[in-house]
Amino acid sequence: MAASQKPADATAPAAAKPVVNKAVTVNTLSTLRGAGEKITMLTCYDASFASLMDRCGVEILLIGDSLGMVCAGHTSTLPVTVNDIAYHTASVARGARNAMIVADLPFGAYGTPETAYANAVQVMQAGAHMIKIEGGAWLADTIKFLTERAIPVCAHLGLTPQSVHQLGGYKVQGKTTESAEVLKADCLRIQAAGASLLVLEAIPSALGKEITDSLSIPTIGIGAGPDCSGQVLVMHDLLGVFPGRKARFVKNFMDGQTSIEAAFTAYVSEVKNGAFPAPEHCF
Ligand SMILES: Nc1nc(=O)c2c([nH]1)NC[C@@H]1CN(c3ccc(C(=O)N[C@@H](CCC(=O)O)C(=O)O)cc3)CN21
Ligand SMILES: CC(C)C(=O)C(=O)O
Ligand SMILES: [Mg+2]
Repeated sequence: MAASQKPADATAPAAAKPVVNKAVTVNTLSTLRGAGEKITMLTCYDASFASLMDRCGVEILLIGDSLGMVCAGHTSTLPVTVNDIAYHTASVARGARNAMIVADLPFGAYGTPETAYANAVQVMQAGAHMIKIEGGAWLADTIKFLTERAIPVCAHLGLTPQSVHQLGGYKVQGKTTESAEVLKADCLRIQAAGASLLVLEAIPSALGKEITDSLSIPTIGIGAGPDCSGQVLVMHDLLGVFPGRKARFVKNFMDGQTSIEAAFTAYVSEVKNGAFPAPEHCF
């Protein structure tokens, strides 16, 4: 039994047949990408939802800094601290069985390789298997520093919400030839630096495909088109409980379902069979 696996929960609903039946690792993700099977990722912030998502076959649980908005009610992700992420990561880790656990390093937590390392160690010790950081070429040294020290890295490019005040809002990125070229170069750079995974947010679908085709590591899209290696959504958006304005890439999977478990299962099957994202969710 792999180190991250736990004994079965005797109180778990019997109906939920696990899709993933062993611990998801970086190797699993490469295998899925290689086989052309779409990777499923959802944000998750507590043990109960972690257990349910895991039983529904979600391969990656992301402790997103979006928790500052959906859990804490802030208007951006900037107030989130490393302690907040570590607390929620520990909760998710206690609930998950097979899923890979990825945690965001929040705003201000990775300005230098050394601070990134200290903060990444804290969230890895809380139970993460990989950390995620927002940025491209400027992070190359940090990604190399972390991966040399046994910390797998997911990069996040396109719309990077921690840069909201620099971007001037939550806007689609890579729409001009020039910005698309910079983004493509950033993606190659973070892969060369050692990133294992890449989240692409709010970019044109054609660019999402071009980037995915140019890389060997899996890409996970959120508003980045259907041709990424996988998809991610914020769980509150999937369940239709986030009160804010809905981004174009959001789909309420509770529509037509009578349980949260059924909504997670519908998300997994629609990502796997390519029904989600549909053109109306894409840029
Ligand atoms: N509930 C929730 N869902 C998220 O996806 C999310 C968060 N919170 N918090 C952190 C960031 C913020 N995100 C956002 C927020 C809004 C848009 C949005 O409304 N985008 C416009 C694009 C407009 C344009 O440039 O054309 C859209 O219409 O989708 C996108 C990403 C993604 N993340
Ligand atoms: C939207 C996802 C990718 C994220 O970074 C978050 O939830 O914080
Ligand atoms: Mg985030």
